[in-house]
Amino acid sequence: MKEYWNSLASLLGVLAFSHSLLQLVFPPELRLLSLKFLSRIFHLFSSYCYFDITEIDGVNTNELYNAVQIYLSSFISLNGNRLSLTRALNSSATTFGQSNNDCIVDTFGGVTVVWEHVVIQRQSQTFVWRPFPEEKRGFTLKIKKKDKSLILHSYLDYIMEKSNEIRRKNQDRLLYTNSRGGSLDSRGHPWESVPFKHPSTFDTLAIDPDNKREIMDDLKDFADGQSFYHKTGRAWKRGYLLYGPPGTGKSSMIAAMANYLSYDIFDLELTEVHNNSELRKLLMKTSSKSIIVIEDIDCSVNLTNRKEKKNKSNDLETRHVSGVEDGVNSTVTLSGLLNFTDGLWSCCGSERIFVFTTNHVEKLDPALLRSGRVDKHVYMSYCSYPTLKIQLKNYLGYDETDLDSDVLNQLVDVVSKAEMTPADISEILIKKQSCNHKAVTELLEAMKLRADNNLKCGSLGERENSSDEEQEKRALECPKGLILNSLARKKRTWRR
Ligand SMILES: Nc1ncnc2c1ncn2[C@@H]1O[C@H](COP(=O)(O)OP(=O)(O)OP(=O)(O)O)[C@@H](O)[C@H]1O
Ligand SMILES: [Mg+2]
Repeated sequence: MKEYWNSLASLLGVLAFSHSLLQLVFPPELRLLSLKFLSRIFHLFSSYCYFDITEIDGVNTNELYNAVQIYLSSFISLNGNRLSLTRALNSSATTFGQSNNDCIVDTFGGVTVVWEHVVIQRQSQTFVWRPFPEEKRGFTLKIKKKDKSLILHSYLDYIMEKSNEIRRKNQDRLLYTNSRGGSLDSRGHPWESVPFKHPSTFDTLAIDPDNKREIMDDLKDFADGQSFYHKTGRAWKRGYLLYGPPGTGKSSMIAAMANYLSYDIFDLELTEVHNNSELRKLLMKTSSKSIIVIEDIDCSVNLTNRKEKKNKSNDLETRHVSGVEDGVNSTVTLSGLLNFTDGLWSCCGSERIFVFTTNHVEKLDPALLRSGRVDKHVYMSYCSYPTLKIQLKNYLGYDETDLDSDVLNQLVDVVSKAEMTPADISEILIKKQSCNHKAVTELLEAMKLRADNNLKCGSLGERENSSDEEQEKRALECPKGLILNSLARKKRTWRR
């Protein structure tokens, strides 16, 4: 023990002597250089090497930094002594983070590595076109030089994969929107996100059970299809078109799809996108395992202009997608949108589902609907008896056997004539949760009334497609609500 203390004292003496020598011999400006030189020599002979993974790589966010953070947070809660805890707005998950300049040890394939979280204050910024965060954050990975090839080839890939898995399992999924209109946040993201908490699932969705099964199988095949898509040389993506009248569950279906596959949703508001290159940038910033949604696509596409122009020229570039009047700022083109969904750019990233919704499928350009862009067309229809059964079960807990046989027969008879949407039906059932019997009676009455009106005034489809004069004539003969409803539907087909 005595020997040990003696050697330590001599070592400290040597260090103190070297330090004074350094101060004496080298002027201050050379001191820094000589220290750098010594550290180089030290690293040359050291058996360790170091890798810095900074949060922002130039101007872009470094995906590897985010992945390391998620990966470390999965076991840090057990190993770490000092942790930083965060919880995003409306989130139900707590994230554990490494404290500033703290180290954590991990092992991979029998190799030990050390991670250090380095946080330094950024110097005050002179004018920059995009402000950076105030802190400069990064991880430093320390490994033995001999383990370099294993770590660089397998460990980092493993971290990327693991972090995606952890995020899907533990964290809330996210709903992204581009509502900022093209401006970037301080970390270079054009998308804003909130935790996605929509409760719709395929169990709660009232659609034809055979259709539902088919869609669920299709989604499962897609999610499990990596090797198939690779083998056949296809981009790993799938397009869905959900069309049908308002209130038939198109948006609810998207939420159910995301919940079923545990994917994030990118809700693309086309009217906020200024040009094709902005559209491309948005696409590049979407992540894998996500659903990219363009709702009410017929409302984002200026169809009148498009058709007129199409007659004059077949040039896709002249077909404008923006709702802005011809020639003024209308720089997102149909061509841009087509490339977005099935061009070379659509393949950056993988495992993504594009979903378009519309109330008016007949107004969409066939180029947008061809296979490869839209692989599956799903018609969301008015309530039928099988879908009514699902709603009665969900809202009232009723099976067929719980209904009086006479009421059941009347419901079966009237449901398709009534042309009511699942949204209409849920509005009636939601009010009467306390008395199920009353709810069924009221529903039956409403359906009969609607069926009678349809008989007198024509079905909703007929009313919507009739001319304005015909609609006015009907307005004199038919109940006010029905006509207003029909006109409102007509108006919302062109929002801007
Ligand atoms: N098929 C359905 N199954 C279960 N609930 C439904 C269904 N359709 C509609 N609903 C109910 O009606 C509400 C409106 O539905 P949703 O927003 O999904 O309709 P939509 O087809 O997207 O309408 P729009 O065309 O106006 O966007 C939902 O909150 C949901 O409660
Ligand atoms: Mg909708």
